Amino acid sequence: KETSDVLVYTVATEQTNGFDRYLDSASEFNIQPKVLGYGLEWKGGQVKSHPGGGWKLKLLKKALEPLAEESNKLVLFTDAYDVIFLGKLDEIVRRFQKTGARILFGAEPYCWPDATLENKYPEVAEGKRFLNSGMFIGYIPDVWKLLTRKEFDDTDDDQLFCTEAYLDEKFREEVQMKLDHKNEIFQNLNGVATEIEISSIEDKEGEGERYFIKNIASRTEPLVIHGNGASKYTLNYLSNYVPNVWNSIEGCRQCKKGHIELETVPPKDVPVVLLSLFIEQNTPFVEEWLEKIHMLEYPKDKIHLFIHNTMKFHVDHVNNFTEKYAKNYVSVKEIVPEDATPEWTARDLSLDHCLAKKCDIYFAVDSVAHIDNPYTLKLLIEQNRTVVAPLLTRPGKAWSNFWGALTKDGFYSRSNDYMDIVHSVKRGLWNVPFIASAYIINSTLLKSRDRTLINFTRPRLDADMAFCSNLRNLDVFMYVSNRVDFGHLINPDNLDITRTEPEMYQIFDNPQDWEERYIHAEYTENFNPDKKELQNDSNFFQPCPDVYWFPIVSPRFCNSLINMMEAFGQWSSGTNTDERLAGGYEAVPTRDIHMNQVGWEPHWLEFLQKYVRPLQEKVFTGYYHDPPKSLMNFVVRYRPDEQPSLRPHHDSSTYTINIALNRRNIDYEGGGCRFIRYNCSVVDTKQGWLLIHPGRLTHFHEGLKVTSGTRYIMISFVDP
Ligand SMILES: O=C(O)CCC(=O)C(=O)O
Ligand SMILES: [Fe+2]
Repeated sequence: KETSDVLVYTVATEQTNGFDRYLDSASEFNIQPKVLGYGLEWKGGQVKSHPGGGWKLKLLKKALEPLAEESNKLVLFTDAYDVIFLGKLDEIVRRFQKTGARILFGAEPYCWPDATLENKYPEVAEGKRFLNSGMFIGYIPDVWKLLTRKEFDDTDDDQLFCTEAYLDEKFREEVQMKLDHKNEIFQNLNGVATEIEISSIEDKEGEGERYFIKNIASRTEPLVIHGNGASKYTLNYLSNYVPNVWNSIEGCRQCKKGHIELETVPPKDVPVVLLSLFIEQNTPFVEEWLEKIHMLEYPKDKIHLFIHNTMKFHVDHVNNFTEKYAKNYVSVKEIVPEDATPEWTARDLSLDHCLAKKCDIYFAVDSVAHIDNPYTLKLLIEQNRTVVAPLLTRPGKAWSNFWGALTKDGFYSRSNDYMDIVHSVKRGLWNVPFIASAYIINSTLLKSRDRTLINFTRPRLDADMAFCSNLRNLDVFMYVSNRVDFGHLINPDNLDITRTEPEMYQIFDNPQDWEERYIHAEYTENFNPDKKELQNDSNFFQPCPDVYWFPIVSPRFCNSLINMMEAFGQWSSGTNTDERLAGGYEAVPTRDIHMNQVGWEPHWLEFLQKYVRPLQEKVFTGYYHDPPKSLMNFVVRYRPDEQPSLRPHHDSSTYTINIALNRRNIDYEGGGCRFIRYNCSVVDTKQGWLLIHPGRLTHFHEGLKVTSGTRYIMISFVDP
């Protein structure tokens, strides 16, 4: 049988993400469906949760009327929004003819919409027993008999209509009406998700794999699948892979579909963006977050800003940002903490604001979402999907801004490929049931759908969950993209804003951000074997024998540490009595504050282990002590009128580190550290640089006199 003798029909009244997907899958197999009802108002009733859909069959009936006598022709009818093709028409027909049926319907495990009909159904030894009317194939004259068997209304239930025909034994025999119990062709997914597997086969060249769908219960590979009822999310998941949507050689094939190039768009037509920033909780590293927003590669004269800040803690951060940059944007609307606008309201307002500003693109970014890749906005727009989020993860964690699957009640669940996506083992564009933290929305969605259905407000649901649930109800696809790295998520859980310099305490919770802010820009150069600026024939700066010198912390770190100490303010007396020490006695006292007095000792020890120890191992080879131990960790303050210098002494350490926290000749004059045995002084200390030297025996040393200003140093006696 020629495939031209098979007419493929579907019903779709409007363009939706699901309809696009249906058409894409059809074109993958050169199937050209005839679309019925397009542009018309749906007349089939409330099919989501209620019976209905008779209108579909009416449309089909009308289309088949002139063909009713064509006894050699077949008709394949399927729904559109929740159906995809997985195989060629030839193969569908071949399998159909093997069944001996003249009409073949897909089967499902539920007797719907009239459960009382269950006992009227013939028993089946294997497979699904009940009729589903979402997909069927048959000879036109027989299908015509089915459609004309009885009168029906637009809002009558199409599945009930077909079921009654099937349960009429005489009619069933007459037209050889059968069900595809074992999914030779049709796979209805509702209630059978656990029977479905995505399998992969080596492709012809053996260089990669292609995906296909297998029913492991019936041991078949169905050719048309239907995400009926709640199984639409299963279909969304499967359709990330099939039909040949993703494979390991070409990667994401669907990513190239509909893609646009902003480079080729004339400047006046560049999409207008509403960039909405949300600070709904106290969040570490908001300054960097805002800075990255500003670094986005996108014409600022096409961006309107909307800022919702609920936190007093962040008022200065936002003000600094707007004072510096607001003038570059088309407009800025700010909602401040005093407005007491709840998150739900603010997010709803931002969508309205987008429409008011005639935006083409809505881009929401929450304060935990660091957009590290400055091309993110541009790339997301070019991806040209209704809703798409950049994949963001907490570095090194499985925590991300999307869910791979849903539980029955709409909560978080993991998909089989969740970890592969989070770790970007697989890269692509993934249709998922939940996204948050950062995403773009094409404003055509806001304009074409009932705005009251697209919002963030639902009783007992947080804003993101309400929003995604609304989009799911509208069958709007939400994609998360990890085609490239876009950024990362901040962990805001343990931020203590009662601290001076709260972010200094974030070395455990947000180590990557901590490092970027507080570690010296040239720190990694310390480990570069090709580093040119050598000194004293050593690979490392050695200002005095066995005293090494490294850049380690940023000026920001130094200023923050000084700030922490001065805010605390309880400098020691500089006398021999020191009740902070076990013996209560200090032979060589300094004016200092210990790290444990400001609750920062665990953080300091982490810093020693992570950043100081590798340097120690480079210069004092063979000495290995991991983690380093240190009981004495403190900041020293020298002042001409307080304690200007420190008399010669040994430290109770294997090695000592001494970090200069401020600038000689700017913040103070004089000072430095003199190693007496070598008559060698390090006076031109550099802010953020660390001196590391042995503590005892050879390195008897003194602190030189500060003649003006205040000198701050950070000291640790490592491995006492
Ligand atoms: O002033 C200096 O750089 C030396 C400080 C010192 O040796 C110490 O605090 O033990
Ligand atoms: Fe010392």
